This record gives sequence, structure tokens and C-alpha cells, in this order.
Amino acid sequence: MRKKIVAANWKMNLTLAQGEKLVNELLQSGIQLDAHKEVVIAAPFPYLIIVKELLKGHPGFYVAAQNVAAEKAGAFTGEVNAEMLHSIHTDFVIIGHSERRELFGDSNAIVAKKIDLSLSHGLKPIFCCGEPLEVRKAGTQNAFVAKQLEEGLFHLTVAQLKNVVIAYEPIWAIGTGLTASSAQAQDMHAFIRSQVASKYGAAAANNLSILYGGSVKAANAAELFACEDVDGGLVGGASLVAAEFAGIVKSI
Ligand SMILES: O=C[C@H](O)COP(=O)(O)O
Repeated sequence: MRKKIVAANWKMNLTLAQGEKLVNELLQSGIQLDAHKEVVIAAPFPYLIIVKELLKGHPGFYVAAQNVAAEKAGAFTGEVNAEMLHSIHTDFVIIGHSERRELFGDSNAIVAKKIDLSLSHGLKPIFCCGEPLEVRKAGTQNAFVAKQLEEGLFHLTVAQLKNVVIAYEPIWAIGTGLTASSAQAQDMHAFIRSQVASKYGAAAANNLSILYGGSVKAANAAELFACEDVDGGLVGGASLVAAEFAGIVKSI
């Protein structure tokens, strides 16, 4: 049975005090996780150690970095590498988020390097993919996402893929209040799973968690998560309010 996962992506928001308050409120919000459900908090780098500490003793809660360097180590001022993240017990890392792709030049080739370095240091990548509005309007979203998968992810072995989570985030739905309909989400998730099945076989595809991201909130989470191939969400804005995020987690 594949894992159901809800991940909070705080992006570049919250002071440390606000982040600590949010985590504490979340832990007190009555979330019940079984062995097949996980909550991941992608906090800014400086808070990772502290958030990890706050989550201690709460099984099923994990921390993620929002990015990782594409280089191993060395003279790369301002970068944080996979080994460093592992050394502070980071569990997951978001790779290839559309904001990184669009604003910071993360190409499919760079994404592939980040995936490799993360896996080789025991981090679980949350690989993001998704099309911009013009591609959706042209109806070529499947080909667009297939290329992202092919160039960013499909060089992995089947054993490596076991430690990867995919997040499908249509760019037109991120932070816009526009959510993909559950039918649009299901169609794309089923397509992604079929691509994985063709490359790695049905068992690998069935075990892979595929999250939806893009204006997920407590009010639409249950409908999205009810789709057969939607295994949870990657949540931006709504992860910054404890009650709202707890409502989303309770929908998995
Ligand atoms: O990583 C999260 C996504 O970019 C979704 O953001 P959003 O929930 O604010 O639309």
C-alpha cells in the first residue's frame, strides 16, 4: 500500500517564532497518523534543525528542505549541499519546484543532478513537475510533464525510485486560487503513473506516492485526495495556518 503524504511548503515565509508556533499548534490539533500516512514540513534552511527537534516523538512527521545544491561541496557561496542536509537529519527535499525552475534556472538537467546527490546522501526527493498555463491551453500538458519525468527522473534505477515522491503542480494553479479540478488532477496523476509503469513496471508505479499541489485548502482537499491516483498534497499558502493545514492533513 503506497503512502499518503501531505507536505507543507512554507516557501520564504514565517519568522522562527511564527514557525515554531505553527508546528506546536499543528501537533496539538488532533492529527492521527497511521503507518501509511505522513506529514512533511518543508521549512526554510535555518529552521530545519529546530523543526526536526519539535517533531521528535511524533511518529509520521518529517522535515524537508525546499532546495539543495546541484554540486557536491566546495566554493559555492550561499549553497547548501545534500550532505549538510543529511547531517542535520533532514528527511526529504523538494526538487524542481516550478518557482526554482522559473526564477532560479533549475533545468531538467540540474534537477537530475540534485536528485542524484540527494539520494546518495539518504534524502528522499519530492520531485516536482507541472505545466504552465499556455501548455495547458494548448492541450499538450502530458507531453510537457513526460519530458520533465524523462529528463529529470527516469535515469534512476527502480531501487532508487522507491525513495522518491512525485508532486504534480500545474503552474497555473500555484498561489492563484485556481485549483485543478479533481478530474484534471486524476487524469494527470494517472498519466504520470502510467509513464512510471512503462519505464519501471506496475509494482514500482503502484508503490509511488504522487501528490497534487496548487491552491489545495481544507475545503477542496477531501475531493482531490479521493481521486484514485492522488496520494496527498504539496501545500503552499494553506500550510501557513495551523487549523487550515490540519484540516488538509485530516483529509488524507
Ligand atoms: O509547493 C506548493 C505549491 O507551490 C502550491 O502552492 P499553493 O498551495 O500556495 O498554491
